[in-house]
Amino acid sequence: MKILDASQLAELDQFSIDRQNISSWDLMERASKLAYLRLKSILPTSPYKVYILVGPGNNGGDGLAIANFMTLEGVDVEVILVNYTETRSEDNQSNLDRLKAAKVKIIDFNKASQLFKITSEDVVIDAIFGVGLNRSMPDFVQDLIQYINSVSPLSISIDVPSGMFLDRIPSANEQVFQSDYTYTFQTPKLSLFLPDYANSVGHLDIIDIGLDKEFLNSLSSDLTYVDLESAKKRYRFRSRFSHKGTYGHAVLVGGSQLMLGSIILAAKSCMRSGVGKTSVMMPNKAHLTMIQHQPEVMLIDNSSSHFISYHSLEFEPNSVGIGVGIGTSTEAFDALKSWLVNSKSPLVIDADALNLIAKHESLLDFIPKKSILTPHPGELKRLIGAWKDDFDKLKKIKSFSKKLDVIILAKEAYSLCVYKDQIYVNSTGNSGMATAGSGDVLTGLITGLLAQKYSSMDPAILGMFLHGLAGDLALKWMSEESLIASDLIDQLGHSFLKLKD
Ligand SMILES: NC(=O)C1=CN([C@@H]2O[C@H](COP(=O)(O)OP(=O)(O)OC[C@H]3O[C@@H](n4cnc5c(N)ncnc54)[C@H](O)[C@@H]3O)[C@@H](O)[C@H]2O)[C@@H](O)CC1
Ligand SMILES: [K+]
Repeated sequence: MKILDASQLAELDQFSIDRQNISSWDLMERASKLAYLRLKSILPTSPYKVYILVGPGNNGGDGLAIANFMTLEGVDVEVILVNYTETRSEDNQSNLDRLKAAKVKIIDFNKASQLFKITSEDVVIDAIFGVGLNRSMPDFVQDLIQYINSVSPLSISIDVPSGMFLDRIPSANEQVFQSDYTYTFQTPKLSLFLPDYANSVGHLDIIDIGLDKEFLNSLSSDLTYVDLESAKKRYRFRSRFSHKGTYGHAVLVGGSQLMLGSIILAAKSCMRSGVGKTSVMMPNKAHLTMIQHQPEVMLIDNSSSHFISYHSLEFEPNSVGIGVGIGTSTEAFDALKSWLVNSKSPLVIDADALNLIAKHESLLDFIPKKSILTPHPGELKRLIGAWKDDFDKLKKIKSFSKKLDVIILAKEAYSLCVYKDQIYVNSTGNSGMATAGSGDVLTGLITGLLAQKYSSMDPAILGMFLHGLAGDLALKWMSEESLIASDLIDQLGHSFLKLKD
């Protein structure tokens, strides 16, 4: 699904209104009705009061329309008009007139207003600003948002949390509404996925309000949200007449004296990726353990019993995944350098291989073009340097990707797969995946997909999607707390099945 900017969103709204021969009021009514239906499912069962904070634009119009639906169902609603400008949009005004006629309680809130009494038992719907926010909010709106955040009622933002910008991170003294739920319309917005906005979004729902799909797809954007539909498009069905040679031979290089589990996890995951064959090069002393865990794996002799080593292979692997558990010793550095210099296979580079590259910049020159690098935030910082905020981070990732001609998969709550200017944001995954070994599973999976000749960014994009989905599927049987990396491997088969539904 494409991620659009504010002007494209407005264009899409207008095109849909024209194509469907409806009014902007009809579209607002449709969007608000759908948001209201979601809202109903999360409202408290005990009696509650709803405050709806309404700006004068179309986001406020949505809030007023929701107030109407709630009033019709007998909910105790109070509308707070947050008057940051005198000019009210046409649909906002019509909605306001309708509510006034229905005698709904409406109060005006402006610069001179006192903060009112909201309790943590109340429900607050935030429709102050939507995607139209384009400059710093007036102080009295900032104060209002700060006050509500401090009270912490059940909070729902319509389209985006007020105070969120689509193209920048707020400065330290700018407020952003902190929601428990955000109902965003039609297409997700990039800021909703950025860690700098983590406290503001809560549970995210993307509501399809029936805007024109054909036009949406025709808009050009470097940003894509990788949902099930976009993952399915990348998935390749297997042929009945295939054999193991069809699906490639992956080699995993990893492990060191005290870090052998990581390479075992990566190998197990690689085996579940659909790859034809998996060979592992790891310290020799752990060979038996490896085979006991995964007898399908083949072993490559390694000259050191404590560290990884390099020697040329009798075959050309279709992919090599290097780095998990290798440590940052001199032996690991020498071996990594040789692998980078000599390997003719596409590479997946992870973990300590990235740390070694960050520490010894001379290695940068040897990274083969189109390699897939999978750093977690710490490794990323060591590679590209510290960033000011998430937009700055994206800029830095892009320029690193351009400079080295590599694909960066930045592991985050919403992982980002970046190649040059293109950014793919992952939709799957959960906090249970913040657990040791989760990244090793991802490396194994991507190396396996890469060996199957999935082209360009697809192994990284599909890998991150399937990996996150495995984590989500595991939560059907267990809690985030108890999820461990091995559970992800167990769920990979179910993840793949979802691509064939
Ligand atoms: N066009 C449509 O028919 C639809 C629009 N929808 C809603 O419309 C929203 C966008 O509406 P708007 O474009 O009216 O924008 P907003 O309602 O987000 O903002 C209102 C206006 O405030 C002004 N403004 C921006 N920053 C300001 C600041 N710091 N101080 C004072 N004024 C400021 C801008 O002129 C902006 O247009 C979406 O987020 C969504 O909620 C939905 O109802 C779906 C359908
Ligand atoms: K809002």
